[in-house]
Amino acid sequence: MSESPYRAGHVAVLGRPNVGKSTLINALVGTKVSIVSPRPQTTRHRMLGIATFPEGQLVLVDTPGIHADKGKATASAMHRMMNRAARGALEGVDAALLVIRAGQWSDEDTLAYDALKGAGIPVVLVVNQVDRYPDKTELLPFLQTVNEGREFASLHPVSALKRSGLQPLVKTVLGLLPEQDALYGEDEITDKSQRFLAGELVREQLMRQLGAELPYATTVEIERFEEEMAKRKGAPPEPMYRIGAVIFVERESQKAIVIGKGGARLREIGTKSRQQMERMFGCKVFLETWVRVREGWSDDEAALKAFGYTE
Ligand SMILES: Nc1nc2c(ncn2[C@@H]2O[C@H](COP(=O)(O)OP(=O)(O)OP(=O)(O)O)[C@@H](O)[C@H]2O)c(=O)[nH]1
Repeated sequence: MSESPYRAGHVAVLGRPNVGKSTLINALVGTKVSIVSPRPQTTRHRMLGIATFPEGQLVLVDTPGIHADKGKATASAMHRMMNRAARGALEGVDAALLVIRAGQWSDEDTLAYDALKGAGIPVVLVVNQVDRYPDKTELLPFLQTVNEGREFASLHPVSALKRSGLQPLVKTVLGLLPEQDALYGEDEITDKSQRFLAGELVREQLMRQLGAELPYATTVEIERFEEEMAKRKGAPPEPMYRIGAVIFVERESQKAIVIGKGGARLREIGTKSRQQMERMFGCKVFLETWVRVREGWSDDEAALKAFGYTE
């Protein structure tokens, strides 16, 4: 029997908030996005994680701007940038995972599907959270409806949380990728990406804790990222990271939302972010967070570039 060739490529992960994309990515990558190299200068995509298997490698990427962003002023620099980024974001993407929650299909999913098909990208539909249906036959009518009139490369009911149905999904996606060597080394992680990841972890906590309340134009900048040796009495010095994160919002009112009553929310965001950083970096982290107002920054392309929203 001949061995199947190694395959590797970029796989976009799309889906509405809360459908379980992060859970799916973590399940595919294995450990919590521990193998990430954002390389912002060489790729148009924000890298979400790299899942490496004996048969191939999935480089999971984000496609900002492909998601429908409802009710926002289209004229702002943010949107011009996002739309340009959207076109760019699909370049070089070999396949896409459109993640939905079982039983829910929305207009935004239709938009995402249309954009992907328009760009000629094979779309794998990931129907997540099927563990919510003890009787799987109840799902059949829903699967038939979403499949009607659409051409998915494949349709996979999975539970990212319970890690079920993932093996066949990986097999399908690998089959859609070009035959080539791995694009990234398995343990590729640089200082630069650690700094980037620190910002992403704070952003993730903002999303989690604020949800729909999260001000649209929020960004996180890591102002400080230093390694030092922490000394404790009677113990050998241990490496630790001293990290300073600034959360930028557009208005004072938004600042109040992020900080919360008596600073409770910001403290919670800080604690959870620090715990995640310690897990990811494998050392103690001393994290300081600030919230600053930067009015109208979304209309200032130069500022956007400074924050890394470049193409
Ligand atoms: N029951 C069940 N819950 C799930 C599953 N996958 C994710 N969840 C839960 O759904 C919630 C949202 O999951 P996330 O992975 O954060 O979703 P997301 O799509 O990344 O969300 P955004 O970051 O807001 O886009 C969490 O509470 C998860 O634990 C699943 O397969 N089954």
